[in-house]
Amino acid sequence: MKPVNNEQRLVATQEIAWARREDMVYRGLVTSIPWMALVNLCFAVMVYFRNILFNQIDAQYSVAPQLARMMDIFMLGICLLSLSLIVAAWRKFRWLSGLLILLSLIWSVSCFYFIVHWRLPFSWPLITILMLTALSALYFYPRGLLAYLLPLWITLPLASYFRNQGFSINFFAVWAIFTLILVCGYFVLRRWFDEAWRRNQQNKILIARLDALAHQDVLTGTANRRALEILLNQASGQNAAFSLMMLDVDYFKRYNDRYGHQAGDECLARVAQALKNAVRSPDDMVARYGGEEFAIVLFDATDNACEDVARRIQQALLQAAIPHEDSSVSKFVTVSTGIAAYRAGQNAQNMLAKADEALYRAKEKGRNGWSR
Ligand SMILES: Nc1nc2c(ncn2[C@@H]2O[C@H](COP(=O)(O)OP(=O)(O)OP(=O)(O)O)[C@@H](O)[C@H]2O)c(=O)[nH]1
Repeated sequence: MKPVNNEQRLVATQEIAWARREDMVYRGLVTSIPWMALVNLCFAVMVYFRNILFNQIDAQYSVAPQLARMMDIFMLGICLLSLSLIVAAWRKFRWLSGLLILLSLIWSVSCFYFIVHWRLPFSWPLITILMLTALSALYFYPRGLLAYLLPLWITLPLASYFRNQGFSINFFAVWAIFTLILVCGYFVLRRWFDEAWRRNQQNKILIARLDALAHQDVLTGTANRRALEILLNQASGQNAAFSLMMLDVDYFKRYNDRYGHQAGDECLARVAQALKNAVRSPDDMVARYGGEEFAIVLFDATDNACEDVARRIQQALLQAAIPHEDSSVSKFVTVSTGIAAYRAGQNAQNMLAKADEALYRAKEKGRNGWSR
């Protein structure tokens, strides 16, 4: 079993910082697509109600009824596509680029008719506003941006060509300037996004460091009591198979009294190292429970396996040979260990109490040993 507290912390980290760049792009799209859809929708509604808003414009420009009907259908299509855009952004932008290109194609054909057949002067600003809107809503999503911009961008010279019955050098100069504005805008805006992403990465590292510090015991480098309790709560909540060992350094008060508090600290760090060496799986947790008390959580370990670990710890400490002249059980520093296996229905507090009772029995038996 994976250490569940780590997973929990990872989720918390992801809420603060995006794990992948796509997650940040997705967040950006969910925020900006509704606005882009609104702009498209508003313009489509304005074109649909053009005769009311612009004083019977179809009659003024002698628009053929079939063309007017086609335009109405196009505008309804744009309204539908605009609403679909919002849904697509929510659904993790599946088929978003497809919708964008479709939307842009309908606008392109419509604007082509506006310019070439109706000769409406405000078609040019309409196209440029649509393109600039797309730029500010999609600059961090190049595929979608290109899907929307390309048809409109090609429509501009095409419409000019058919409108003027030939190439106009003046128009191409304006078109080139507008293209330059778009390209520069894209790179400038994109820089902001990249910068935000870099900051996000730095935040993630910082959060991970702070998180490690908040769950680590400074003196011994093991997990601290808080991390232990989180893990025990999670593991018992999931009915995982695990055992808890509580370890207490024998006669540690005497150690401090004889060698001094500073040496006592060093002793605790060395004991912690011996404990870490004795557990094998990376999923097991060694924690400092408080003072000279440690705890070890072993996953999927039988009672015999726990006793093996206790034995390995005893041997590791014997090898470490930390002198303890005032101990009544050995010349070296030793520990007493209480072992408790998880039974269904128990919680973290029951487990700690059970392991503590077993530790008490180990001490009663004469220390430097273990009990279940
Ligand atoms: N150096 C040092 N000592 C600590 C630390 N935390 C607790 N202690 C000391 O550990 C000692 C624990 O004493 P007791 O609870 O009587 O336990 P003990 O002397 O080990 O006796 P038994 O557990 O019965 O073997 C106290 O003297 C505490 O001051 C620490 O971080 N550093």
